Order: sequence, then structure tokens, then C-alpha cells
Amino acid sequence: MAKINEDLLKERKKCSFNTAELTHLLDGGKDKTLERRSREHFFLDDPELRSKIPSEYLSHKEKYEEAIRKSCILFRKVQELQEAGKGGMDNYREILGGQLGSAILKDGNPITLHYVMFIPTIMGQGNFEQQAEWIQKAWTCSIIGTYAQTELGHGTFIRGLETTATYDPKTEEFVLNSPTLTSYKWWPGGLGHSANFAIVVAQLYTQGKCHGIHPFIVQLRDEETHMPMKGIKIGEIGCKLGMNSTNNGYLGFENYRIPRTNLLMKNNKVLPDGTYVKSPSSKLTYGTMIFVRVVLVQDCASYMKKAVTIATRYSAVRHQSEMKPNCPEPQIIDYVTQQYKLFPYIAMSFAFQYSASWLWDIYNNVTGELESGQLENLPELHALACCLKAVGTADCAAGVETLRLACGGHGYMTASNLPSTYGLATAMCTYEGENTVLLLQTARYLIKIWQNKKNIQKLPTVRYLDNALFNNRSYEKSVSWILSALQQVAAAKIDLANKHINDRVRQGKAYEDAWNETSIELVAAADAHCRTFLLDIFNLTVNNFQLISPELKAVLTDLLELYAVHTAIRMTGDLLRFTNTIGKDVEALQLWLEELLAKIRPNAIGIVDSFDIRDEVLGSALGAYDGNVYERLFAEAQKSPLNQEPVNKSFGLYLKPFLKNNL
Ligand SMILES: CCCCCCCCCCCCCCCCCC(=O)SCCNC(=O)CCNC(=O)[C@H](O)C(C)(C)COP(=O)(O)OP(=O)(O)OC[C@H]1O[C@@H](n2cnc3c(N)ncnc32)[C@H](O)[C@@H]1OP(=O)(O)O
Ligand SMILES: Cc1cc2nc3c(=O)[nH]c(=O)nc-3n(C[C@H](O)[C@H](O)[C@H](O)COP(=O)(O)OP(=O)(O)OC[C@H]3O[C@@H](n4cnc5c(N)ncnc54)[C@H](O)[C@@H]3O)c2cc1C
Repeated sequence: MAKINEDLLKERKKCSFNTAELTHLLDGGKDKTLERRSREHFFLDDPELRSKIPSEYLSHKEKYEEAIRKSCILFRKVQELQEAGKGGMDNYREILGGQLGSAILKDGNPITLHYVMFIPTIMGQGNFEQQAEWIQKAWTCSIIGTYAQTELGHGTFIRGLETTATYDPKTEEFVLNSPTLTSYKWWPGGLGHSANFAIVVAQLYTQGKCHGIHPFIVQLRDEETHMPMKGIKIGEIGCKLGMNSTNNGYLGFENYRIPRTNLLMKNNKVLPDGTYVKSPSSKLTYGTMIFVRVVLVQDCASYMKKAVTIATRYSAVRHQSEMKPNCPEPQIIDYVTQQYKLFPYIAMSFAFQYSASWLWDIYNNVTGELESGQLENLPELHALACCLKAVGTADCAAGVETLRLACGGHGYMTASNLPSTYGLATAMCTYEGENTVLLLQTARYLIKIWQNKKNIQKLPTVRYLDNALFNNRSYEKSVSWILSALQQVAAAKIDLANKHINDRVRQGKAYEDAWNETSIELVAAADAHCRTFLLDIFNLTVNNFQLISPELKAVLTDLLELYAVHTAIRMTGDLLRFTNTIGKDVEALQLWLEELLAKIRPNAIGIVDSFDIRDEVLGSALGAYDGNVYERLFAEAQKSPLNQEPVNKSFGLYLKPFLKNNL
């Protein structure tokens, strides 16, 4: 093993708690840690899954080809694990999520959508016969699917999609058409050249009537030759800010026929004669989107942990400037401004992990209820998934960017792996529901609840709104005070937005116009509501830990307090405006923040070490466990194709004649 950097050695000695204990706690137990490590070994130590050349130096086409090569090996290996009964769904979660997956395929996986949306849609929207027909083929990868919903003209407003599926009772088929350029499907991952099937979301017409959007299983390419089917126009959409190997595609239809039974009919049906049978809720068709929003919150925690590990280790190794005259240059982690860039994101990754796991449980409960026809908890789940996805991805992207800046110039190198992590994180802000739009969905729910609080005590995520407006507690240095103040802020913002909508309606405006004019406040209200949830869950989780050592409990309490204080300080204006917080209290919060940064400082490296992220997963010259930053940066530079020859041919072609002309 390479020699460990001296600074990191010292940092590790300072740590006040047992890092293995925290690793096990985060994984859900020692067994889970061992299982994860063995899975990591299984994938990361396979030479077939390594790239000879860093992906940044490949052409667009080569990137895609390499991604397909690796994806096939990756999923074959997952199948091997499944067949051996090892790991279960965790294998898929880790490969598709923010850690293992992004280590092996830095720029995204072109087959992700098959597992994350194609199969879940068939499972959630297909009836018994359809599941029997398609699930086995999909699980064994006899077919590869994607999820084609978004069009060139519409991503958010899915009721406005233009692709049509018109039922023809004579042949018992649907005829698919893309009547306009804007009706072309645009964006689906893997659609360009990877998938041969897709769930296509289209407007269903039968007996001369449109019944709105529905999901259909559609074959796109010949299963043998992979040529596009007749009537299908398909291709890739081109280069993007990041995720350049996910093969996002476009798709158009020209009188393309599919059997009636390819309409997913668990919820809505079309009978052979063309009769339309409606489901109890039109929103059941949106189920896959909820599922993905829920799993994305876990990804936020993963990306944040990765970025914060890189930046924190680098900050311990990097020395810069003079803090005091004639003293050695300090580690940059000793600058308090640097601590302020790092430690809140360490704390945030815990907050997101804990909320993601609550959301996952709520999701499973509610989907279980949906199976038995109970729909009453769906709106609360939808509202919570929307705001957690929006706040989580926004904080994650902003956090990764802050952490990149915290690494100075070297953070700008792709070898730091922070730029591509940012590419992955910022994409999450847009896909699976653009963040502002999702916050407005949560606001819609909150306003409804505010207007009718009758059953509010039965709704765990919003019941605090019943009396939060009157919390008015005087400042105390406690998480419980911050939580109560944030709840008051959220309630006050919802109340005010509601009042402004009503005022505008009273002035004669249509409700929709009043809503739009109030929408900045509505978004802020949903954001505040979400932040109270995140803090509440973090607080509950830490307080519920019974069997952990006092040393670890102390560290987790520091992180919880830092998360709370950091959130409160970011919302200073709101606290002053909506609670009885005064200037002196803000000063006290600031001092508390500085005290917490100092308390966390000796444990910072220990905490990020506890995330137990292998070097291959970090993929960063700045963040490796040994801290040999400069050696690794130098070694990475040697991989540049330009460094493979002392003189590049452009010298003879352009530079030399140019230099001569200037003589
Ligand atoms: C196998 C293991 C796998 C593990 C994986 C782990 C790793 C994960 C890795 C992740 C990688 C992911 C890659 C994914 C790539 C991105 C894919 C996409 O973007 S795909 C494309 C994603 N595209 C998008 O996300 C599009 C975003 N747009 C939309 O979702 C919708 O059009 C809308 C919600 C904005 C409006 O819809 P509209 O119809 O106009 O609705 P209105 O506003 O008029 O409200 C009417 C009523 O409906 C209600 N309601 C609404 N939604 C839901 C719901 N879901 N439910 C329930 N209810 C819902 C609403 O509350 C309201 O109720 P009420 O007040 O009347 O009672
Ligand atoms: C990397 C990536 C992968 C993707 N993968 C897939 C995929 O696999 N399958 C698929 O079907 N789609 C996919 N998408 C598409 C994605 O789901 C959409 O881009 C997303 O839903 C946003 O829709 P839009 O692009 O139409 O944005 P728009 O809705 O046009 O948003 C543009 C702006 O308008 C604002 N806006 C829109 N509506 C409202 C409103 N009602 N109120 C206030 N403001 C509004 C938004 O806030 C935003 O600021 C992917 C996108 C990306 C970036």
C-alpha cells in the first residue's frame, strides 16, 4: 500500500470515535457493511470493468461504445449475484445509484432506464397477464427498455403531450403517430441506440374520444438486427453538460401499429370493441415518477458524501498562505471559512440519508395500500416526494459546486472527479420533474391542507401545521428551538401565500392567475416545509439511536446541531420576519455555528473516512485515502493523449509557419 500522507495520519489519530462503528451504523449493520464491501470487490476489482483511457479523452462515439461494453458486463455480473442469491435488490440499487454505478460509468449508464423506469412501470401499471408476459423478458434482459414520456415540446406539462395512440377495433391495434415536430419524444435515456423497447406515454383515443395520457409497451427495434422498426424514427439527441454516455434519444412514429394488449392495463383499460374503462384515479399513471423521485433522494446523499470526502481529505493535505507571520503554512482545513464550506455538507449528507430512508418506508407503505385500492395517503406521499426531490437535488448540486470551489484550481480538473459529479447532480434538478414545478406541487397540497385542517392530525408530515403559527418560543440554544422556529416559518409562509391568493381572487382575478402571481411565495413555503421535515427526521433519528457508544452519539449530535444551525442561519431573514427571533439571537446562532465547526474539526477526516468510500468510487486524485494528491495529479496528467509524444503534429502544420511569418 502507498505511504499515507503525514497530515492525514495525524488527522486520523485525532478522531474521538470509532469510525467502523459509524460505518456500520450508516450501512445498517456490520453484516451490511461486509456485504457492501464484498459487492464492491466483486465489481471494482474486475479488470474488465476498468477503462484503459480516462473517459474524458474519448470521442462521443467511443464514450458510448465503452459505456455499452461496461454496462453489459456490469448487469451480467448483477445477474450472477442474483442467481447466487446474494445481495438482492441492494445490488441494483448500488449499481444504478450514486456510488458504484458512477464509479464504473462516470458519465452515466445507457441501460439505467431499463431498471429504473421500464421494469417498474410494467410492474406498477401492467395487469397480471402483462406482467407475466413482459417482466421475465425484461429481468433476463432478453429485451432492453426505456421510458419515453418527454417530448420536444413538453416535459413538465404531461397532459399536453402530443403523441397519439388511436385504437383501431378492426385489427385490435393502437396506431401511434407523432403529428408534429414538437411531439417527437426527446430525452429518454438509452433511447438513441441501446433500447429495443420502450414505455411510450401517449394520448389515448378510442371511439373518437381522447382519454388523456397512457403508457404503452412499444417495440422500437428488430430484436435480431437492432434496425429501427418500420414507422419508427429514432436517434440520439447529442452532447450535454454531463452524462454523455447515457445515449438520450429522440423518437417519432408514423402510423406505427401495436397490439391492444400493449396498453398497460392495470389501472385503465380498452376493451376489444374500443370501450374505455377508467381507473379510480387518473394519477395512478404517474406512479413510476413517484418511485424515481423517492430513490433520487438517496442518490443526493450518495453524491454529497462522495464530494465531501474528496474536498475534506484534500483540505487536510493542502497547505496554503500564512495564518500568522513566519509560521508554517496551515492546512487549509484550519481556515474557518473553509470549514464553513465543508462541514455543513458533511452534516447535510446525514440529513438526506435519514430522510431518504423515511421516504422509502412511507413509499412502500403507501404503494402497499394502493394495491388494495386505498388512495387516501397518496397525496401526502406525492407532496413529500416532490419537495424532498427538489430540495435534495438543489442542495446536492449547490453543495458539489461549493466543494469543487473549496478545492481551488485542482477542483476544476476532471481528475478531481468533482466536475462530472456536478454534471450528475445538476441533471437531477431537472429530470424526473423540474424542481420549481415539483415545489409548486407540494405547495398545492399545503394550501389545500391549510384551507381544510379537518384531518390534519392523521397526516404525519404536516400535522405540525395545526398550531405552528403560534409557537413563539424565545431563543434557546437547542435543536428543538430551531425546529419549532422553522415550523413557525413554514406555517407563516403557507398562511401568507394563502392570504395573497385569496386577496387576489377577491380583487377579481381568476384563481389560476392569483396562484401564478403568488408562486414565488408558494415555492418558498414548500421549501421551508421540506426543511422542517429534514431537520425533524434527522433529530428523531439521532435521538432514537439507543445502542451506540457515547463518543459516536456526541459526533452525531454535533452534526445534527450543525445542520440545524446552518439551516437557521440560511433562513435568518425568515426567522426575524416570522418568529420572535431578534438580532441578538442571530448573533448567538452565529457563535454556536463557529463553536460547532471547531468541535467537528478534529473529527472531520474520521467522519468522511466512515463513509467508507473506496478510492475507485471516489475516482479522484484529490480524495484518495492515502492523500497523495500531487503524485496522483501528476500521474493523471501523464494520461493525456497530448503527452504521448514530445511534439504534436500541429507544430509543423500551423505553429511553425505562423512563427516564421512573424519573424
Ligand atoms: C430496480 C431498483 C432501482 C433502484 C434505483 C436506484 C438508483 C436511482 C438512479 C436514478 C437514475 C434516474 C434516471 C432517471 C432519468 C430521468 C427520467 C425522467 O425524467 S422521466 C420524465 C419525468 N417527467 C416528469 O417528472 C414530469 C413532471 N411533470 C409532472 O409530474 C406532472 O405533469 C405535474 C405533476 C407537474 C402536473 O401534472 P397535472 O396532471 O397537470 O397535475 P395537476 O398539477 O393538475 O394536479 C392534479 C392532481 O394530481 C396530483 N398529482 C400530480 N402528480 C401526481 C403523482 N405523481 N402522484 C399522485 N398525484 C399526483 C396533484 O397533487 C393534483 O392533486 P389535486 O390537488 O387535484 O388533489
Ligand atoms: C439528463 C436528463 C435525462 C432525462 N431523461 C428522461 C427520460 O429518460 N425519459 C423522459 O421521458 N424524460 C427524460 N428527461 C426529461 C425531463 O424529465 C424533463 O426535462 C423535465 O421533466 C423538465 O421538463 P422540460 O424540459 O420540458 O422543462 P420545462 O417545463 O420547459 O421547464 C423550463 C422552465 O419552465 C418552468 N416551468 C414549466 N412549467 C411551469 C409551471 N407550471 N409553473 C412554473 N414554472 C414552470 C420551469 O420551472 C423551468 O424553469 C430527462 C432530462 C434530462 C435533463
